[in-house]
Amino acid sequence: MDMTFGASLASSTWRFQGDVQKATLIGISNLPVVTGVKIEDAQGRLVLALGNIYDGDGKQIHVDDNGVRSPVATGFLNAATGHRFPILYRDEHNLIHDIGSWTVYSSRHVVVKKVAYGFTLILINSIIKTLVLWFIFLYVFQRWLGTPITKLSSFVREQDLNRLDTQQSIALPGNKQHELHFLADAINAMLASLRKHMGQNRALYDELQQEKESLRALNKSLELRIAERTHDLAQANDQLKLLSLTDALTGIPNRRCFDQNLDQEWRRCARNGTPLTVALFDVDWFKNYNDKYGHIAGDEVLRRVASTLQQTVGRAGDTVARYGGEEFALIAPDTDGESGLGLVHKMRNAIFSLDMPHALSDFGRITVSVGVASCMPSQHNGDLNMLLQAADAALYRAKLAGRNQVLVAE
Ligand SMILES: Nc1nc2c(ncn2[C@@H]2O[C@H](COP(=O)(O)OP(=O)(O)OP(=O)(O)O)[C@@H](O)[C@H]2O)c(=O)[nH]1
Repeated sequence: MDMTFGASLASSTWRFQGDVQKATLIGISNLPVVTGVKIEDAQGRLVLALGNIYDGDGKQIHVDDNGVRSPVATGFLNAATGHRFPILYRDEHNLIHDIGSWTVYSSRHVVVKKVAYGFTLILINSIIKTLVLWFIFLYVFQRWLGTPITKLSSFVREQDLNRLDTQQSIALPGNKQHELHFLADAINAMLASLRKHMGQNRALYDELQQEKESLRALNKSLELRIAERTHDLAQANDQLKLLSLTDALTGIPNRRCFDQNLDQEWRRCARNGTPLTVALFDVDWFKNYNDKYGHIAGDEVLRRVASTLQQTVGRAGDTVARYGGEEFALIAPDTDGESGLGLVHKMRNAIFSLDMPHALSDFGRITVSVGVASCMPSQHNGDLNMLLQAADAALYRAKLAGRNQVLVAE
């Protein structure tokens, strides 16, 4: 500033050219950073001023174009800071005269504005550079990475694991030196390996399906065989059960069946409050018969006696069983003594009517002696042996009384 304006100010001051001084001050104050300027003589008295300056008392004042002074409110930002230059005039004898000084002022406000302006310029500059770099980067990224990656990802997405046999592969444009080319090669290799293994898996799956079918067929035939065996077993079981409850010689229920039925009927009659009748039949002089006619003939007699007794009983619930040896028994549930006696008489008569010759019998034919016993099971507290013993005792008495007769228990 001193180099620009110093000479002009020195010359105009030396020559008392007030107009030049003022024009020079206006020129200085028009500079953007300048807020005020003043000229003082060699004794420090204010000669001329413009803008915001400090007067001789150190107070900040404003001097307008007409030289009118007014106070200025001071603050941190608009406090003026000045730089003082001496006014040195060199005359024609080359002597230097110190004829005063001039001071130029600026303020923090101007500095801040300047700095802010500078920062703004730097910021805009940086933004523009960044955007340009960003667009360049985006272009390069898109050209070299974005497009190939998109191509790779859509290729991978399009792959259908169930249709890998279409032999598709991916090829990226370029000289095949890029890492993405290696990735494409790796994807192609992976697909080839998947195709191979899928083919093997499919063959394995078909094989398994066939195995499954044959196992299913085998299972079915096994199930059929098991069902047949189960049916056969059930039949055999029924047969065994029947055999275990049937007398082998006569084909009627055996002693075990008799015991089971008697127990069952006893409890049922006890529950229902109905009477129960049992009778024991014994073939008369059967030892003699065997001795005379032989055991085979004896067996035949037993078979005929058994079937005759069974055919004579009236109800389906009645049981005729072989009690043992040449003894037979009757269980007649829901039957009182009188009815039971009538039934037993009928049975004895039926045997008598068979008229099977027995030379060693008093009656000349096969006869039976019978003991009958009846009771109300509900009144006998489960003691069915008592009923059998009573029938047996009656049978014994019938034998003693001459055989071929029916006696009722006492
Ligand atoms: N043929 C044949 N005889 C049998 C069978 N079971 C028992 N007996 C015979 O039946 C006979 C029964 O004889 P006993 O108990 O003395 O009685 P009984 O000769 O009929 O004389 P009473 O009963 O007093 O009239 C025996 O000789 C037995 O061997 C059989 O299954 N078949």
